[in-house]
Amino acid sequence: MDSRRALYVCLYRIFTIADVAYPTSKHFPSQAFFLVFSLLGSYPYFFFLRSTPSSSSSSDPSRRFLRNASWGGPAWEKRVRSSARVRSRNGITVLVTGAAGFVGTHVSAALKRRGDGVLGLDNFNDYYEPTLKRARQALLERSGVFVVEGDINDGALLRKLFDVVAFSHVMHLAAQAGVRYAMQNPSSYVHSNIAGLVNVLEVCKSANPQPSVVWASSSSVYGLNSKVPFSERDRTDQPASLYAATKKAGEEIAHTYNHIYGLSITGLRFFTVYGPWGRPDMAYFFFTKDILKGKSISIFEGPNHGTVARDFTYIDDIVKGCLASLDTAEKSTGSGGKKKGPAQLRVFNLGNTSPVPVTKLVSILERLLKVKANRVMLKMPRNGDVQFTHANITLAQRELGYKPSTDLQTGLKKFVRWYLSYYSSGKKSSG
Ligand SMILES: O=C(O)[C@H]1O[C@H](OP(=O)(O)OP(=O)(O)OC[C@H]2O[C@@H](n3ccc(=O)[nH]c3=O)[C@H](O)[C@@H]2O)[C@H](O)[C@@H](O)[C@H]1O
Repeated sequence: MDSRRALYVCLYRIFTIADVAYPTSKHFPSQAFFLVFSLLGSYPYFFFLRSTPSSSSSSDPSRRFLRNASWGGPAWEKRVRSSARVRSRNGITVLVTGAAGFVGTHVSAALKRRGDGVLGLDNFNDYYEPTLKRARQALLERSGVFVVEGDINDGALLRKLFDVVAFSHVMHLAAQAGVRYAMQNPSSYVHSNIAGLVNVLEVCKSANPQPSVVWASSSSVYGLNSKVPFSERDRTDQPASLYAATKKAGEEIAHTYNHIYGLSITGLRFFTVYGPWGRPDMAYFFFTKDILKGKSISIFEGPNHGTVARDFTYIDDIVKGCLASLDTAEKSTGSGGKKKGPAQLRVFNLGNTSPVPVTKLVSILERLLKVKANRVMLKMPRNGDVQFTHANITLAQRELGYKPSTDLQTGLKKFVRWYLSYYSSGKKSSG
């Protein structure tokens, strides 16, 4: 919103407030004008606050954005409406946050393909190469998904989106990801995974009708839990990283909004998701880049050369789990910001149930790339990593019909094919 529009909106609000505060008062005009002139007196401050673009005014100061986003206006609203229009019988209308992210792009495209209404939201921050996010955005645009540029902390923007479209569902995937980066930039995790989540839930709880919410938690909430495979009933009170702690906090925050406001909420604990259009900060991605460049890669090992392994899960399986979660989500029960009855609250593991050592991941990449890796074995640094993850998916299988079907070899083959074609176009750099 530009500053002039913000001023008009504020003036309108002041008059509305004055109208409510002094509905029958004969002093109303003078009191209202007093309020207006007080406001004008503070205009320089107000201007400073509002003249920053919507995406960065509420953004994390430690994060850079590529360009200043603006939103609003009839043409913008038309694009929003058109993107969110349902094109199939019984289709749903979904706001996907983090739509230019890895999982967000795949989920948005899959929803659009089956005729659901989809609107994306993303702040295009520079945690990893923004050109990749722009390329994903272009992909979505071609399939009819508009990705609004803005931050989940921008309450005015979120409310505006709900004014324009009555979303039946919110797929909340915007987050600060990455386990190890939390030691470098802790505030970005608080900003996105806690403040951002609360903002999204605040807007959802006030919306009429309230949407059902599905959001991305993480396998990292199991932290130091050593009972395998990890079941949703296992303890999650020993996070090993700040990232994990913010995701765990998110699960508790979800409980609160479900309890007080009747929001239907489903949290998905993703297990190391990989695949085409993936995240360059993840090991399988930067190992590929470094192996091709002939650079050495560090492979972590546990105490006494113990194996480090992950339950790597292919993106298409995760997308199926996300769509099944949306389809089985019950309606929220609140209205007017008030709970009317108990609402659904769920948490599911979405993993592959087949942990693979990181050394094996590297061997598969070597075969697919036809290049020998320059391996450096390193004792796992104390950086938030855990040694082992393994999902028990019985619950997701029963409730969502979730059945992962892609093994690591098959999934990495698809990733490598995409990687080589994406970065061989000459225009993109893998950094
Ligand atoms: O399931 C999750 O909830 C999380 O999954 C992902 O975290 P991780 O499982 O840690 O994935 P990733 O970083 O690819 O490391 C993979 C393996 O390589 C090892 N690893 C890593 C770096 C390195 O230099 N060497 C190395 O051996 C490392 O020790 C590990 O064993 C997401 O990033 C995170 O956002 C979250 O969604």
